[in-house]
Amino acid sequence: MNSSAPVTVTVTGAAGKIAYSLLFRVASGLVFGPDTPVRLRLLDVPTAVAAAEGVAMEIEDCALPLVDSIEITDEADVAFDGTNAAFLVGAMPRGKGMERSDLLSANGAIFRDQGRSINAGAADDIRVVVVGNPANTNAYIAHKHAPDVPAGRFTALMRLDHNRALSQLAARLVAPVAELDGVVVWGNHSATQFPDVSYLTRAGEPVTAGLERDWLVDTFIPRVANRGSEIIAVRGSSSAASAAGAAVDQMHDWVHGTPGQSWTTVALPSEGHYGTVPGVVTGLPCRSRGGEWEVVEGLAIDDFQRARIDASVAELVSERDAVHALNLTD
Ligand SMILES: NC(=O)C1=CN([C@@H]2O[C@H](COP(=O)(O)OP(=O)(O)OC[C@H]3O[C@@H](n4cnc5c(N)ncnc54)[C@H](O)[C@@H]3O)[C@@H](O)[C@H]2O)C=CC1
Ligand SMILES: O=C([O-])CC(=O)C(=O)O
Repeated sequence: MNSSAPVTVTVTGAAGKIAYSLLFRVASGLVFGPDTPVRLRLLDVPTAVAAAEGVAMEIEDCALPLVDSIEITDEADVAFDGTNAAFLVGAMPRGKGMERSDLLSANGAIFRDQGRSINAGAADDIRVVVVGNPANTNAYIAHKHAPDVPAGRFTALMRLDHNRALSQLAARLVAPVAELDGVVVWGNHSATQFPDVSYLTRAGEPVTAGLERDWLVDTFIPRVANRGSEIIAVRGSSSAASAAGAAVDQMHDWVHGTPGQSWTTVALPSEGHYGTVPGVVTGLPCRSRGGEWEVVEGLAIDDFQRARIDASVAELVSERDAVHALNLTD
């Protein structure tokens, strides 16, 4: 028997590839837990509503006990009314040869309008995970249009980068992923991101062998930072199931907490942490406590890290400036 009150969950881009993986995981209880029913709200554009209805029919056909209701709409105000958790996925994906920032002019207005709808109608405990690219700057736009919602309620997805880093490290060190901790991916969900192993531990002990600077600079950092492009080149379209899995991880940990002293990477509106520019939505090391993200404080930063973090934050600043030039914050 379900014991908790239902959670209202909005997924945008409901007819798209990521949502096709995400919705079934949410509906199965992987995010909010095995006792919490979900009221699903599926938002897509009018031309995709029929396809979203087909996805809803498939969710029905799974006879999942936690699905309280499914509502399909093309109106953002309806989709976000009273919502507790929003996955903002709906946006154009990039193709071969594009950078994610090339999507800003096509996708930015979506997040302006959805930020307004969240501000107008979402529940007080709203949690937002922005997936649609450029994710960090789209989260910035949505947050700017939701002045009544605390900034920390808007996050962008960098858990995929974090998971990619963990997976590459596990292979390098021949270690189970579960034994690794202390990774952070600073900056932007873009090729400038800085996957950082400076604080890496294995089974609680600092890792000293196998992470030579040459390997980090020439192989690890570019491999993780360009993994999205690599997937597009090999698969023919951008990551979908892995993106959905990372979005599940991020919302799950936000709701349920991170274990012990472990941390993960979350892109949050900066308050100037670690010398980052206030306001931009940057990847930071975070723990989840009491349903809130807390930035891990006090990590030492050396010159190499400083230069890498600053370069990626500079890109976020230029994206922020482009947002203003496109009048997307008016
Ligand atoms: N942050 C991350 O780690 C990742 C982000 N992405 C991004 O996620 C986004 C979605 O990717 P896919 O699902 O593969 O794309 P897709 O093209 O399969 O689906 C996108 C869906 O969004 C819908 N949509 C467009 N405008 C909308 C609006 N205003 N309101 C609601 N829905 C709208 C489309 O109709 C479509 O159904 C892309 O921008 C992609 O680049 C993809 C992978 C990882
Ligand atoms: O690379 C893309 O365009 C999709 C994405 O964000 C990723 O896979 O990290």
